Amino acid sequence: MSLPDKAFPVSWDQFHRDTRALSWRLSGLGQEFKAIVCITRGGLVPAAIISRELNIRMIDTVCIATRHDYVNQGDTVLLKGISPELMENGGEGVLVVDDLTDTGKTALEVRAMMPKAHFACVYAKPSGVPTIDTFVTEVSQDTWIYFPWDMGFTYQEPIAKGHRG
Ligand SMILES: O=P(O)(O)OC[C@H]1O[C@H](OP(=O)(O)OP(=O)(O)O)[C@H](O)[C@@H]1O
Ligand code: HPA
Ligand SMILES: [Mg+2]
Repeated sequence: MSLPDKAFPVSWDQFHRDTRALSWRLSGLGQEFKAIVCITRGGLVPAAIISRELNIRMIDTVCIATRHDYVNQGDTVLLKGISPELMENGGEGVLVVDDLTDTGKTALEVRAMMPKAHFACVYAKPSGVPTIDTFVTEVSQDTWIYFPWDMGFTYQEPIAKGHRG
């Protein structure tokens, strides 16, 4: 899989701030959410922060793995579904959380399970924006977001020498 040209590295501090901003936006909706369903694995981190900010203590997961092998590029496998009681009434009152929406494929798959749930992501790319309800920061489609849990602390090339970040 080839990565997009532009890089958007996110630190733990920035991710925490952006997820707090998402929590503020969600609290401004004036809606009481009865549960969070986080889309693993990326949704686990913002779900913990939003759960604390909005005092939502019922947390479930939907476990989806994207296959990145050459033949099945982009195919997804559902490893664990959502608790049946949360899916009642189309998932009304449920908050679905993920770190980002890119093509929108993952969000659409979960929407098919809970069409009335509210979908929130910290980051969004243009193709994914119509598939969710609330997000904080939009980046262009040709940008790759580097999350803090995927990164280490390493030397950076100067911009003049071809640095990408
Ligand atoms: O909008 P899409 O094109 O579907 O892409 C967005 C999804 O891709 C990433 O998850 P990924 O499947 O890479 O797995 P992970 O969360 O387990 O790291 C990200 O966490 C979103 O869930
Ligand atoms: O931009 C991205 N960053 C990290 N994981 C991803 N999965 C889809 N798009 C991205
Ligand atoms: Mg994910």
